[in-house]
This record gives sequence, structure tokens and C-alpha cells, in this order.
Amino acid sequence: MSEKIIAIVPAAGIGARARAEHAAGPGLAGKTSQAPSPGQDTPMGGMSQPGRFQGFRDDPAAPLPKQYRLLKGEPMLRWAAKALLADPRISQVRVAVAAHDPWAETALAGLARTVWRGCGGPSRAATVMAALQDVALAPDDWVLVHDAARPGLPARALASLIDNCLARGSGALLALPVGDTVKRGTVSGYAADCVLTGADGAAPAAAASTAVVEATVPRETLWLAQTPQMFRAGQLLDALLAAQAAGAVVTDEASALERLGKRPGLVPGSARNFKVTWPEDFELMEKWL
Ligand SMILES: Nc1ccn([C@@H]2O[C@H](COP(=O)(O)OP(=O)(O)OP(=O)(O)O)[C@@H](O)[C@H]2O)c(=O)n1
Ligand SMILES: C[C@](O)(CO)[C@H](O)COP(=O)(O)O
Repeated sequence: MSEKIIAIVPAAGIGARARAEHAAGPGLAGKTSQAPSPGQDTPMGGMSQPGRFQGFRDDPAAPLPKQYRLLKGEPMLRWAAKALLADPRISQVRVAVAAHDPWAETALAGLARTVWRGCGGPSRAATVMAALQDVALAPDDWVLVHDAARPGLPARALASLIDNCLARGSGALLALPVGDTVKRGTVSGYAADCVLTGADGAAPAAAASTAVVEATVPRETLWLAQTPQMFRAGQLLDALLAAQAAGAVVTDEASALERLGKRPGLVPGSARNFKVTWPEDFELMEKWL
């Protein structure tokens, strides 16, 4: 069986949930969009070049997709790609961006073993599927899919996922056991009056929330899915195509396999590998990088 591993980074989203800060004032945009001062060292990439990413400005009138927002002077996508490149077993990182994306070339310039393609689709699953179709892989080669929005992936977590899949010969994902008491509410937490919108982590509209507890959900067997998620290329593409044909919405690769009765492995991930989703996440992530 093949031990070839390529990584796919879906990076064609717009990051709508990261945008609420503009309604709440300058908030974190000012802090995270600044280029480093001249000569400032970047932890994983050597000396950053002043001005290199100066075109990566977030602007309420022309929002920069979150994967290009600067964290410690470098685009989030670049951090995510570099995290994958830390493992020499990954032979190539393939980044899938939106058609006509003007930022990828600069964001990824100079990274070894990295290519990008403008094959992004209307959903994360569509983007991953297009990236899989774009690359010529044998069905039993491995693909490891990692969100551009998870730049904090530690090398140790990545290595343990790869070790686990190669040892078992089947696919798995990083995930975190749920640590808090879990409530099911009467209203979606995504409802406009529940979501955190304050740049300082406050929830300005919280007073208006109409949500109440419906039940406490036993958490012992619950895990929060992270990425990377690693599967055989042929099996993953077939599963994504089957989900698409059935009109099923799958928000991660594992779900596509689960629909077909497969049981992906769960490998403990890391709190540092959280997905930058909400406005306050940029500042948090910068502390980890
Ligand atoms: N059509 C899409 C949608 C998302 N993604 C990617 O999937 C990853 C995880 O998605 P998420 O964090 O939900 O990003 P967005 O969809 O951009 O965010 P939002 O849902 O807040 O708009 C990101 O790297 C994002 O760029 C993608 O490649 N193609
Ligand atoms: C794949 C994922 O990162 C697992 O947590 C996540 O599902 C992708 O983001 P989305 O918010 O579900 O689109």
C-alpha cells in the first residue's frame, strides 16, 4: 500500500463570521493587520520582509478573506501551509483558492513543496473535491486535508495523526474531547442575537438573547472535529462525490466517509489548533503563533 501523502488546504472561503468586528468598531483589525516592524523576527519563517505583505489590508469596503489576514506579519494561510511543511512525510501542499484569487501567489511565495490552484468551489466540500480532482493521485495514496483557518497546528499533533493512519492503514482526524458541560438550547447559537460580536469578546446583543436550555447533553463520548483529516485519496473522493449526488451537506471529510458506514479514527488534537472563526480569534491565535 502507498505511503505517499499530499496535503490539501481548502482556502476559498470568505470568512463571513470573522467580520462582525466592523460593526463593533476598529477592534482587532488594527492589531492583526499591521505588518511587523522592520527586522522583526517571525517565529516559524525567519526574518519577515517589511512591506512584503503590505497589500494584505483589511478594509470594511473590500473585506480581505480571513485566511489572508495577517497574524504576526504573515497571512494566516502561510502559517497553515508552514505548519504542514513541518512534517517531511508530506510530499506536497496543494492550496485550493477561489478562481481569480489575487492574494495566493504573494501569500505563499517562497514556500517549498507548495502549489496553489484557483479551483475553489461554493462550499468547503466542493473546494476539497475540486482539489482532489485536480491532482493525479493513485486511489491508495493518502490525502491530508487541513483548513487554512487553523494556522496553529502543532507539529506533534500532525505527526501523531500521520503515525496513527499509517499504523492502522485507515483514515482518521484530529479531534478534541469536549471539556465543558454541554447544553442544547431552544435557539441556534448562530442566531444573530447569540453570537459574540464584540471585538473585546463581549456579546453586545446578549441581553436580547431569547435562548433557554432545553437539555444537558452527556458529553463523555463527544469530540470536537479539527483538521487535518487524513484518508486514502480514492476513498475520500468517492465519498465526497456520493455526498454531493445525494445532496448531503458535509462540513468535514470524515462526515462524507461516515455517511457510507466508515468509522474514521479519532486522534487527540490540540487546543492551539482551533479554527479562527470569530473576530476575537485573531488576537488569541496571535498569542499562540
Ligand atoms: N467555499 C469554501 C468555504 C470554505 N473554505 C475553506 O474551508 C476552511 C474552513 O471553513 P470556515 O472556517 O468555515 O471558513 P469560511 O467558510 O471562510 O468562514 P465563514 O463560514 O465564517 O464564512 C477555510 O480554510 C475556508 O477558506 C473553502 O475552501 N471553500
Ligand atoms: C472541518 C472543520 O474544521 C471541522 O471542525 C469545520 O467543520 C470547517 O468549518 P465549518 O465552519 O464547519 O465550515
